[in-house]
Amino acid sequence: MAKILISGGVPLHGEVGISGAKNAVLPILAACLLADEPVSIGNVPHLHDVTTFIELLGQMGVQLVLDDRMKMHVDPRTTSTCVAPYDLVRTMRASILVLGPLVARFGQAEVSLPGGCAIGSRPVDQHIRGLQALGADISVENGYIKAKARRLRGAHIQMDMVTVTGTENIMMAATLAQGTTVIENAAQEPEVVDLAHCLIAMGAQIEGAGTSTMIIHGVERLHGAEYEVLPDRIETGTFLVGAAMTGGKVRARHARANTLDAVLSKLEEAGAHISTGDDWIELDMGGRRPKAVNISTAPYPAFPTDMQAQFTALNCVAEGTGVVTETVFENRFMHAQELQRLGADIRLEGNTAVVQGVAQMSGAPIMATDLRASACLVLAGLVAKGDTVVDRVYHIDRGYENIEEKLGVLGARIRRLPN
Ligand SMILES: CC(=O)N[C@H]1[C@@H](OP(=O)(O)OP(=O)(O)OC[C@H]2O[C@@H](n3ccc(=O)[nH]c3=O)[C@H](O)[C@@H]2O)O[C@H](CO)[C@@H](O)[C@@H]1O
Ligand SMILES: C=C(OP(=O)(O)O)C(=O)O
Repeated sequence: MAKILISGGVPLHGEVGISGAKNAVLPILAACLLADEPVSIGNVPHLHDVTTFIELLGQMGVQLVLDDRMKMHVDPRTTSTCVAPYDLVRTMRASILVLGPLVARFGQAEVSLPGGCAIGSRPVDQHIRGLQALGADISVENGYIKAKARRLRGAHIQMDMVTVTGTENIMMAATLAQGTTVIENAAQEPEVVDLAHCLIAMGAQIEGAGTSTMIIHGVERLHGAEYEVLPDRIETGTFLVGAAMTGGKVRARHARANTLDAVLSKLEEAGAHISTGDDWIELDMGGRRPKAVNISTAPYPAFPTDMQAQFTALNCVAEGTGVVTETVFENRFMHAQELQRLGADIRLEGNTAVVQGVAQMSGAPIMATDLRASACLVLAGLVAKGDTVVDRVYHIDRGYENIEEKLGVLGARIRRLPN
């Protein structure tokens, strides 16, 4: 298994280009199933999850071609099967996103239950309940969600909790339903809005994206479109935290500050000077040690759970004590134990980590357990004295494009060790 070796102690300096958002491109690829013409998607990040999604759609008969400008041309007209098999779904939960489009467009779907994962149990009851409200006949048999419908009908759906992919699945299905669907307690994440904008470009009628009430007027068909994926706010935040932890100065290009309000205000509280433009964000730490910050994760626009691990790492080397509360997933502190191996002072109390900053961590072999945990361990390696080797970095390749190259350009001493 590939590992990443980091020799800590160099402040990050320079410019880094931000890739397209993983959590936007995956639902957008799923949405292509709804169209009866080819869709072209720009700013597609080169990520393992994207490769898996391409493989999944390819198995269904969809034709996908990536051109030399990293534009993905998706032709759904050749779709021949509506099955998402276990061997692909288990490696990437986002595969559940094909459920709504398949049942809406083809009247049937068989999607493996994604099951739990390292960060929590992550049930999909809200997806199923929402699609049932739209008239789909759904059963769970032999580990598969089997859905059937003639034509879906609009419905008033009150979500029990805010769910990102749940909102996306129901929104996509509702675009081709007969009549109007209202989703209450909808997720407001920028990636949900990006998906809505892509669907609108394909001819969907959607109001209220980015608010907690979405209204979708069903249409007869969705057509082809060209769409550019939103920059990744979590990748952006990860590089900015790296600059803050190392006392450096980094400008993230192709980044959207307006998707990162909660994160940027916490970085300012940690002592960073932040400036922003239309498509860039610059963080200057001026060689200072960060101050510890308290954070509590919650759905957008509050502080994102996908940045929790990175801020836990920041608190490990900050001045003072930071209290980190995770309210979205029940098991998202597996990085704590690995950070302790680097000398971090972390006390876990239920869904809270009390982090007392230490003046210096020291390098050690550590193990990544999930995507953002692996990013946080790499960040910790940037400030730990000596060498840190992060094992199981396949997790990081799910969601970060060339992370070691991008950090290398910023001055980090980092390299991938072969298997
Ligand atoms: C591909 C993608 O976009 N992934 C993101 C998405 O995951 P994902 O969409 O899977 O996360 P959700 O927003 O659905 O999960 C939020 C909470 O709701 C619970 N829940 C969800 C659905 C359901 O039917 N029943 C239920 O109980 C989950 O277990 C969790 O506790 O949003 C998460 C929360 O911002 C992010 O961490 C993930 O990066
Ligand atoms: C949890 C994440 O992704 P996924 O929902 O794809 O597991 C993430 O991006 O941090």
